[in-house]
Amino acid sequence: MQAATSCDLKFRSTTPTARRNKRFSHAIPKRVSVTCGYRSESFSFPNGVSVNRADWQSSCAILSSKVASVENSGGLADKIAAVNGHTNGSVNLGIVAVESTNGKLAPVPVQPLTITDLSPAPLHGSSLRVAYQGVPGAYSEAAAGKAYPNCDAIPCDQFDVAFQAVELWIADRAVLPVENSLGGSIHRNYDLLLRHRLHIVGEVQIPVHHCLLALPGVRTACVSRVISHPQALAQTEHSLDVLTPHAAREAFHDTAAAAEYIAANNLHDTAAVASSRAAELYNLQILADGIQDDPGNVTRFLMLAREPIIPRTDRPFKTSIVFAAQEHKGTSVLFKVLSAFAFRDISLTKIESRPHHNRPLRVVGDGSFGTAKNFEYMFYVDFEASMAEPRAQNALAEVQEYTSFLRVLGSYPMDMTPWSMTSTEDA
Ligand SMILES: O=C(O)C(=O)C[C@]1(C(=O)O)C=C[C@@H](O)C=C1
Repeated sequence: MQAATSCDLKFRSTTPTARRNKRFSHAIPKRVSVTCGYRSESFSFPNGVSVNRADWQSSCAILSSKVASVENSGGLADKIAAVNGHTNGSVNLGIVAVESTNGKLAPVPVQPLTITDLSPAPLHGSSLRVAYQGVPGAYSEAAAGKAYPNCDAIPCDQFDVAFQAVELWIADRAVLPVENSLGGSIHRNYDLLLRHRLHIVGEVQIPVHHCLLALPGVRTACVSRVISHPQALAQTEHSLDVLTPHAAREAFHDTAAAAEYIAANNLHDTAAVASSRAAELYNLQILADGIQDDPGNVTRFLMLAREPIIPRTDRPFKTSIVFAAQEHKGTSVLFKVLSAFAFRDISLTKIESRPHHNRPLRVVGDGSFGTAKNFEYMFYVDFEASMAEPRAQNALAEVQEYTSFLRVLGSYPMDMTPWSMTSTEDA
């Protein structure tokens, strides 16, 4: 087996776009090893994933057609280049194709990646490909644009798919939400951080400015159902009590998908909580603007990559770790770990606990009163120091003494952009 850095692949033409692009030239990232001459039927990846050649080829076709529709949509992209109510020239908004119906141009949403699309694909061109969960108009797309200006934002239908897109080299980075100032932690992504091997290389915070959207002509009083991402519903709970007190609330994959669903199904009794950019993309009217319960509603996103960045000391850095206490040591370990940081004057910015999936229960007691069943946890801690600083290294050396498991998820620059409650662009 020999490592290759570039090759030409012919692939099955499954779509008109793919047929147009019959020959597909791409660079294969160095760490991917490919059997030369294409005699072998499978490809191996650093994580041990072996991929059948037919799968690779058909997935190239699927992804190529997605990318081609992205590339063809420049005109409309200019018109819709507003994120969360503000013009945003930094996101590559080539994410909505344009179809002509009766001489009129109408936006056709590009399908997000699904788990079945996940086979290795090459890097395209020079712009960074950034996976996010949701469809165009989601806040996560705005976060991807803030984190990586001029990136190609790749919509994924689930968080897990975004992780895998990076692991399989379909995307170069993922940008995923981890916490919101009103709704709290997005637990799923904490669990996925542990399950996958990606590194945190940065963070971005996005002011989230929600609108209530409906089909043109629909009045707020006629809305009997409000759909959105559970976090968005939680962030607008009190506003919705006032605006639509009798409407049922239903969870949706993401805010923009809820808006898209209303438009696609011509639902006159349903409204969505989503961004003003989603209103523009899916031709909905804004019934109410700024309906987040706190005007300073902010969501924090992590930037994830296959490789860690080198920690520095010339600007404020944050480090994220996850650990499990040594068995039978109980919660006193948490106190000891926190003191390791306190003694070194290192501030913690976040602590989160999740079930210890390998060891969820600890049975204690000598039997005289029965047995107590205590839950075991994984603790996630963010602290304000760079791993390049001796005090951080010493703190972690001490933490290691009390823990059965310790992983540094990443040491990365803090988002220090000036505070602005209303503008995604200025944030
Ligand atoms: O649904 C979206 O638009 C998302 O980007 C997801 C998400 C989240 O998961 O918290 C991101 C930001 C807002 O807090 C609401 C929803």
